[in-house]
Amino acid sequence: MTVTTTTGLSLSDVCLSFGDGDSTVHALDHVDLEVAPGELVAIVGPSGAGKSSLLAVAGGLSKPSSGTVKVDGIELTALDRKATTKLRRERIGFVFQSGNLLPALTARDQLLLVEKITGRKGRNPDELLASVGMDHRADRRPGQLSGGERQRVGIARALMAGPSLLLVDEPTAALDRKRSHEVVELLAKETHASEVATIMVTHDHEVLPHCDRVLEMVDGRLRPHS
Ligand SMILES: Nc1ncnc2c1ncn2[C@@H]1O[C@H](COP(=O)(O)OP(=O)(O)OP(=O)(O)O)[C@@H](O)[C@H]1O
Repeated sequence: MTVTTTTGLSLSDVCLSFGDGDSTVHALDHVDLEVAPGELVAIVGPSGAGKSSLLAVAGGLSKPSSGTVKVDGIELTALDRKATTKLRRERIGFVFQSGNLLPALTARDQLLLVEKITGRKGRNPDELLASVGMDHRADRRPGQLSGGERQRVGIARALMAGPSLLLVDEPTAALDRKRSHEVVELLAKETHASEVATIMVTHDHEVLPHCDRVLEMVDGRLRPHS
């Protein structure tokens, strides 16, 4: 295992290609990215630009064609499948568009399930639910929650194991304007308080002022958002 003293997320000269010959798609084209602990970075860009590919590679769900990905200085790209899964469970949190909660579980049980999966004691679920403003809904199932509330529970669940990296895909897609601002404000607050390195992919330009940095992805390349 290659470990350096770097923390947060580091992508160095990362490429991800699909297909070969004339039909090759360069989903990621020599991407360099550093996200520090406690920093919320937004990624915007047109459809097909490579944003989901970036999240997949950063989260160890896809192996890049070349380049290195490090989380907390651990080189993800050098790990085998089992070690990648372990690192993902312990150090990476994911938040998806719809919250991706299990329908049968209460909000509290969604968080407690993380402890069962990782086999490690996580953060206190009730404190975490309180910090996302959901302590009064701890005993409700997803079907009894609003879209914004489900998203809050999804964020709390992603933070349960105390991750170093949080990967967030279109968290406001199903929300109205007010709820969108609230959810991204909450993400910024938790990113800073928990000192987690967060990447949020979004099409929602209204929420960008809540982010510490905004980058634009075009044709698999990252550049500062103008
Ligand atoms: N498994 C795959 N096989 C072949 N091509 C793929 C695959 N996954 C993604 N691509 C291609 O890689 C490019 C980047 O796709 P990606 O899903 O990362 O874009 P995106 O920016 O997330 O798009 P959107 O905003 O529409 O979700 C696209 O051209 C896409 O068609």
